[in-house]
Amino acid sequence: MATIAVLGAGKIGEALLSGLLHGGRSPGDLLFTERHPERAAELESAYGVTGVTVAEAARRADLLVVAVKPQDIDPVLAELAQALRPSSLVVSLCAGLPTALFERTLPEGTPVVRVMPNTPMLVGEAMSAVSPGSHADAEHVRQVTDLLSCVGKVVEVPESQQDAVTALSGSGPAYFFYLVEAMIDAGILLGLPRAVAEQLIVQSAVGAATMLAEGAGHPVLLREAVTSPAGTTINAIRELEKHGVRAALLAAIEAARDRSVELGRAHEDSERA
Ligand SMILES: NC(=O)C1=CN([C@@H]2O[C@H](COP(=O)(O)OP(=O)(O)OC[C@H]3O[C@@H](n4cnc5c(N)ncnc54)[C@H](O)[C@@H]3O)[C@@H](O)[C@H]2O)C=CC1
Ligand SMILES: O=C(O)[C@@H]1CCC=N1
Repeated sequence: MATIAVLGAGKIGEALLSGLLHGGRSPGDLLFTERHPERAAELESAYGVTGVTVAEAARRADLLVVAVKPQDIDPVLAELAQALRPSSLVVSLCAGLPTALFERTLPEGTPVVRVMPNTPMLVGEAMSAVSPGSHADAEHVRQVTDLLSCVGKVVEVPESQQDAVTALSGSGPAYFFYLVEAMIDAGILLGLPRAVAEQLIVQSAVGAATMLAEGAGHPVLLREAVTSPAGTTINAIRELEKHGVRAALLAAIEAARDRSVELGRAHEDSERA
């Protein structure tokens, strides 16, 4: 079985480690790197996976998943460039960073696959989009798709769409959590106990998501089915429209896309400086 190293075991790195273990990978096939020793000790005891340096991960792993913040990429790439084996596959989960950045820094010909996952990976329900860099072939994409299929669904998109994907599904869970939080607040406003409001809204979210995932119908039709003539729902919809919620979502997701583009450009600027 191939050895997989997760470089940067924060929120998404830990979700991946945990998901791969749940998906049947053995702890002996996994490595991780973490710059904070207390965090490394915590992960070793929680998952039985070994923490190593980036250089050791580069020497031992067949597939290396980079999961540090985009702003922390430089030292990781510098260490990888020194020790990477010629046959290794590098997978980046970093928002905004193009595969070309990795290809410029890593040994000539290193295959790189860019991925945008999301945190529902923790519960095996990630949505991940994969894009091959210029030295990655269909077999590399297949390897990464197989890996991520253990922790959710996977689509392949051209790299030119990754900033949009980042804004939509990478950040997407945050928008749903934000809505849920606001709807629970509405329950409090209406005088419900918090625990009851939480249960009502979380189960409504689970039910609505299950209907969508099971193909119960187009979202417009599903919403129409809840919206009775002269009923309650249409009053709420009128308020949502009056407050420009649809336009706010379009603008919000566009702003997230712009930030993803900016993260890639900021890196190019710092390379030139
Ligand atoms: N959090 C999310 O929902 C998503 C995050 N991403 C991407 O995943 C990457 C990680 O994000 P998070 O997990 O949220 O960040 P995080 O800050 O929780 O985790 C990053 C981890 O990398 C470690 N690290 C940094 N430099 C290191 C080094 N030189 N050696 C070893 N460890 C090092 C940090 O100590 C930290 O634990 C980012 O590039 C982000 O754009 C992608 C999709 C979703
Ligand atoms: O907010 C961020 O930058 C990361 C990337 C996508 C989700 N979280």
